[in-house]
Amino acid sequence: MEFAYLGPRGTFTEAALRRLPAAKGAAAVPLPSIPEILDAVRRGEVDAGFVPIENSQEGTVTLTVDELVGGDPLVIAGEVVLPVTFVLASAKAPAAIATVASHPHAIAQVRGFLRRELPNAVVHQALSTAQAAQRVADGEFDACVCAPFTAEAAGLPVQAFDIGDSSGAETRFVHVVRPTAPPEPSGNDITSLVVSIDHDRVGALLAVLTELAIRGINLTRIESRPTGEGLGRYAFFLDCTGHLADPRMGEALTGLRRICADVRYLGSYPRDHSDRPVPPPAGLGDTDFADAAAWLDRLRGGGAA
Ligand SMILES: O=C(O)C(=O)C[C@]1(C(=O)O)C=C[C@@H](O)C=C1
Repeated sequence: MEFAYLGPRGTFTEAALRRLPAAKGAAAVPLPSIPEILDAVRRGEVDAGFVPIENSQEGTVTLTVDELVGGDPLVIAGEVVLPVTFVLASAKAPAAIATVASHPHAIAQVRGFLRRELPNAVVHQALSTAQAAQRVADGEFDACVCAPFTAEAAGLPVQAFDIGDSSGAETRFVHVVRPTAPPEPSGNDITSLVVSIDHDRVGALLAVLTELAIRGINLTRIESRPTGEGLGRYAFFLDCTGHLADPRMGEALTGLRRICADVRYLGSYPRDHSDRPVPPPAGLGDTDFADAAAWLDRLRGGGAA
């Protein structure tokens, strides 16, 4: 079993991969970019890919979402949520730092620190925090923003710890495979979807949300991404609580299939979250649906209401 992940060694993605139960005992293959990882999965060169998809401060990792929305179909088979903390790593003291490199999402999470402490430093983008550390060690840049363990592995001294603008930052990573049946329901699952709607229809998005809401399905995330077909043309990436095998999810999916221009199923997988799912409102739980269906059967069979 081979997992491709965002490398080189020492990235947050590698640290998160070590927490993924499905990757236990698997070989981890570092690749330089998210599109290369997902293409390696599509071509069957590796069994699975592992990539960042969202973080609590900067939001969506658009490269990942756009690949899932638009590229050849892939599905998500699992997720890991990793707390992230950042350091400023450099052999130079802060006053002597003229250039800083990091992954754009890491830079975004320490913007306040850089503005305050290194207002004159030129910020450069790298493909990952570990690649930035490597380039600092090679002398290309003065400093990088990375994880404490990345600085240590690259042999770079830490000039400032915990430089993130918000404490409690987290990044979510997903385990991506070629289309296949989902893992068994765990009782706390997410189903990810991409829906395309008729943009000229008033209330089209409301109709999508209604299909979920009337079945007691909670949305944990909604993100709109341009389709590339012109201004105002967007597809919606949805994370919904529940599993493909759940009757209520099945009904919602068939409802969406009826009313949307296109629905892409992106997988059902266990949620990496200690919170229990939000319970459905009164009248919208599994037993409510089963009771109502049994009542209808009784009526149809000539029984009393
Ligand atoms: O550069 C890395 O180490 C990554 O794993 C990428 C990434 C991201 O894409 O958000 C992962 C976690 C942090 O939020 C910063 C960067």
